[in-house]
Amino acid sequence: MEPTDKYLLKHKGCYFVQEAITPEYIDSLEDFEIRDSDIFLVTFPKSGTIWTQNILSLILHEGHRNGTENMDLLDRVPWLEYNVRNVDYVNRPSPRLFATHLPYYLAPKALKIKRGKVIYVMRNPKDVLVSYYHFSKVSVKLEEVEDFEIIMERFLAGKVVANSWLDHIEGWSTQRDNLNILFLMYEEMKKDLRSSILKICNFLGKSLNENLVDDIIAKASFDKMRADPRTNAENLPSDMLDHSKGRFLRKGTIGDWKNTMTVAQSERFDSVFKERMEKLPFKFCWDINDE
Ligand SMILES: Nc1ncnc2c1ncn2[C@@H]1O[C@H](COP(=O)(O)OS(=O)(=O)O)[C@@H](OP(=O)(O)O)[C@H]1O
Repeated sequence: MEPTDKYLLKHKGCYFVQEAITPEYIDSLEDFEIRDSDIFLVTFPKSGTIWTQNILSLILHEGHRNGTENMDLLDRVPWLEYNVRNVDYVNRPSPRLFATHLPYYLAPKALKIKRGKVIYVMRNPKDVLVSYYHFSKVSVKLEEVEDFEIIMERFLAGKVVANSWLDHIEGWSTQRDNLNILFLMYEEMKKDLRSSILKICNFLGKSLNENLVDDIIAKASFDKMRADPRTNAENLPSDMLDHSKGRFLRKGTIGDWKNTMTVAQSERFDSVFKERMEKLPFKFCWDINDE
């Protein structure tokens, strides 16, 4: 079953959320003006974007840490390609933070000559797929497909938002020498958030004392973020998320794919992904108990 264009817009070979974007806007992003101080959080959907958006905003803005700037995460770190709240990016103070699911080949040209910084967060693709499957029920903008097998086949064929997970990660990782880029893994963040926060601070040239790092760890925990409407996307209108069907922060763990995928589905997944995944310069973690 092919994805319908009611939900997905295909432009320049890439799938986008239909209602949140136009082809003209996508085209304009190639020449998006970048400041050296800009920070782009790049992810494939469901890889830990909102978590890292929160961490970045907490690292960089005291007002977000101490609560004096009371803003939704979506406004603190807006989406580059889905400017749903019409934020004025040009007059935004530096350092500007953006989140994006763009594949490398559609990213602003200036990023590719090392203007701005990129933080790429990846997650094992079976958990990504299962998270996407559940999220498509909550998101009004995505087609709800009850049959997991259908979503899995689309995912394997790259017929989901941001296309193929493999192409996405290969695109960004093979171009690493042309970019100021830091790669992070969801699973490493899960197992040792302090180290990941310190890696980000080091990459951004930001030094925080131990108490502040502790504070960020506490504020970025799954339970804290889930309970806060500003970080759990609960302030998004009902024409974007159907809050009665579930929460944005769903389980937040490693290996939940095993609760949805059958052994046969997992084998089918491996038969398509394994060979190319072995060539990636990253080792993925599939279970919370893996080393
Ligand atoms: N603090 C924290 N700790 C652990 N896990 C977290 C956290 N915040 C978000 N999440 C989990 O990230 C998944 C959502 O991914 P994204 O934010 O990339 O989604 S999106 O692309 O922006 O729609 C989604 O994963 P699943 O729970 O597996 O569905 C979220 O629960």
